[in-house]
Amino acid sequence: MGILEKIQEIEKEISRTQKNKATEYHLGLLKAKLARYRVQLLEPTKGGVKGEGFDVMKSGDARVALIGFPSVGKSTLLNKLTKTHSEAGAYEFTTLTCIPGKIEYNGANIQLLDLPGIIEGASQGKGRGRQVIAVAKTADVVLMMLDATKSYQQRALLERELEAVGIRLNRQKPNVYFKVKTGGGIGFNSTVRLTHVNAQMCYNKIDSITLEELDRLAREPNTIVISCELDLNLDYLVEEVWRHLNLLRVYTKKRGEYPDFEGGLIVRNGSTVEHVCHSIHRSLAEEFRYALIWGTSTKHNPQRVGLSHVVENEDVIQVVKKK
Ligand SMILES: Nc1nc2c(ncn2[C@@H]2O[C@H](COP(=O)(O)OP(=O)(O)OP(=O)(O)O)[C@@H](O)[C@H]2O)c(=O)[nH]1
Ligand SMILES: [K+]
Ligand SMILES: [Mg+2]
Repeated sequence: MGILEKIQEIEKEISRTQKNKATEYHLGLLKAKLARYRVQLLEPTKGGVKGEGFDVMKSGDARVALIGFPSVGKSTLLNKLTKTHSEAGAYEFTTLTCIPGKIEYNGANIQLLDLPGIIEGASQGKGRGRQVIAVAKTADVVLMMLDATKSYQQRALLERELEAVGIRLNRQKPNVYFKVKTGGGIGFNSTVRLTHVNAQMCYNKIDSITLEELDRLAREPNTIVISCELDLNLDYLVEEVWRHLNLLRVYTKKRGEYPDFEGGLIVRNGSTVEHVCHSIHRSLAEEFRYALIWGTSTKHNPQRVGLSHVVENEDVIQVVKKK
């Protein structure tokens, strides 16, 4: 049995046990055991011992990970934004594993991952740093969470910890170049593959600070201020996450029919017709002859294009297969 399972067993036993004089001693032992396991869990894993409970299947159109020091409100946020429940509590390291939830937004499914709190030195493997960071690196956007009531140094500490492992605040616009097309309009291409994971900063618990402090935090660059408790600014947070994810929606259409504006496919910015084909059906690209596109990515409507054509938001695409 892994540590996580052992912890769950003990927690179950504690909740089953009635609290009274006769069980007091037994409960005390159980709690001590629980504390020992929690500490064990926080120690970096030594050779051979696998990290437990951190393999979460990717699902949906994009993945967002919550990272922050303990008790900043990561789990509370997951509970607010998704239908999943993750235990939240006023004590550190309430969350011991990775818990996925789902946000439905603009027709896309975004997987939101709650993670254990990290500690200083996480980038060197302190606590469960390595496992948490490994998961964060699989995310399309990392939401760096801070507690607005804590000291101002927290931000620099967290940024430094994550920057050391290639998770950086999105300070610039994505690196794209623009070229004016001959027929007017602007085409764009991503010039470099981003090698780092995009992150966004968010201060929680703004219900517990003064207006002056709030004003100061809100003016920090690349920052969103929220309160899970009072439901402040959560809509805006999701909007901003969406913007950072850089997703597009394209619509498919069958010959002689209207486009399916209800459905639509969510693809990444910079996706080609080939990517679109893959998200429709695994083998579609092999049967592909050409595609017709109506939208801003083409000069004429419709225009016949090949697999390498880069689509744009709201394009309508009709795939013509080989006979
Ligand atoms: N005042 C205030 N308290 C909050 C807010 N959001 C969360 N909390 C409280 O902060 C404490 C920690 O919340 P959690 O959601 O467990 O924090 P966490 O970051 O998941 O913590 P760990 O899993 O232990 O790392 C709880 O007591 C919450 O009720 C908020 O917006 N305002
Ligand atoms: K907590
Ligand atoms: Mg938590």
